[in-house]
Amino acid sequence: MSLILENISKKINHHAILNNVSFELNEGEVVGLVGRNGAGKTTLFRMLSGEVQPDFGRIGLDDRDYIKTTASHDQMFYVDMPDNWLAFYTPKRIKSILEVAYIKFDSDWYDEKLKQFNLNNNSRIQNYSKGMKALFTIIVSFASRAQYVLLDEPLDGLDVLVRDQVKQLIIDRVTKNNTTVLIASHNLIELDMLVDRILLLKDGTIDRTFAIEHNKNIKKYQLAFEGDAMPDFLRNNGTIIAQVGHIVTIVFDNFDEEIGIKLAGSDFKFIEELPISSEDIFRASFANEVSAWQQVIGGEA
Ligand SMILES: Nc1ncnc2c1ncn2[C@@H]1O[C@H](COP(=O)(O)OP(=O)(O)OP(=O)(O)O)[C@@H](O)[C@H]1O
Repeated sequence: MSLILENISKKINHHAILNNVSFELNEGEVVGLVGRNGAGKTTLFRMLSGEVQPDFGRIGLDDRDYIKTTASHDQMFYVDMPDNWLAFYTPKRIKSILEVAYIKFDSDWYDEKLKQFNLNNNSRIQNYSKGMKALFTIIVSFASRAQYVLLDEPLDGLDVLVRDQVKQLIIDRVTKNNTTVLIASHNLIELDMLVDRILLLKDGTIDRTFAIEHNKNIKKYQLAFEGDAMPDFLRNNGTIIAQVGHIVTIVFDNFDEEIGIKLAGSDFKFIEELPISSEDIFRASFANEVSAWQQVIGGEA
């Protein structure tokens, strides 16, 4: 089964938030959704969960229209914590409600995980700490046994040890149940360890889809330049990640032979290729903003 978004557009208060968003999620995939603050990630999740209607476009589960086919709505699980109604109930009560709403709700697994993570079954979720709420959200999401689980910043607020357990739990559920997981996060380093690919939301649309190993034309270097001034071609072709004196760390978004030849020239004392991460690709995707910000900082110095 595939979840297909076609040309989804949404305006809020006359502002275009999403504009022709299209992508597809396949069974058993873990996909990251990244974008700057206010890019529209949560709005997209609310739309997928049926809380918000798109102005245009189609959301399909294979060839069925997901928005119109309410019988399919237990195929998707999204909790918009802490605003969600679940916050007013105890885990015990939530179980009794969701057992009706989600026909495959796995009560045994839910009880087992609540116990494993020491979450109080008789306390309202609103009285949980931030980390406990995050943990509960993940447990209830996978207990639903929905095919599609949407997680908004799932690791936010969790301590390192719990984060490791949660990552393991996500991988375990995907492996055992073939669940499809869409994760919105600003933590690209942790996303890299979890996802098969990442969707970048920029200017209201999916600007690029990337998987680290498939980005052969994006390269990161550390290099030291000769002379007093940094060669112009670096700034013109790449995103400067860091500079200390003559030593520069740079990401080239569209690395080609011409750049390779220039780097091999006499302008540089040494050059070393570094492994690329999603954070580098994210920065390179917002090269103009990064450059403007660096000029402001440079001007203030
Ligand atoms: N109910 C609302 N009323 C008015 N504007 C809204 C509403 N919901 C969202 N927006 C606007 O839509 C845009 C996208 O917001 P959204 O919360 O989807 O972004 P996001 O990518 O999840 O951001 P963040 O990474 O900061 O959580 C923002 O400009 C926000 O102000």
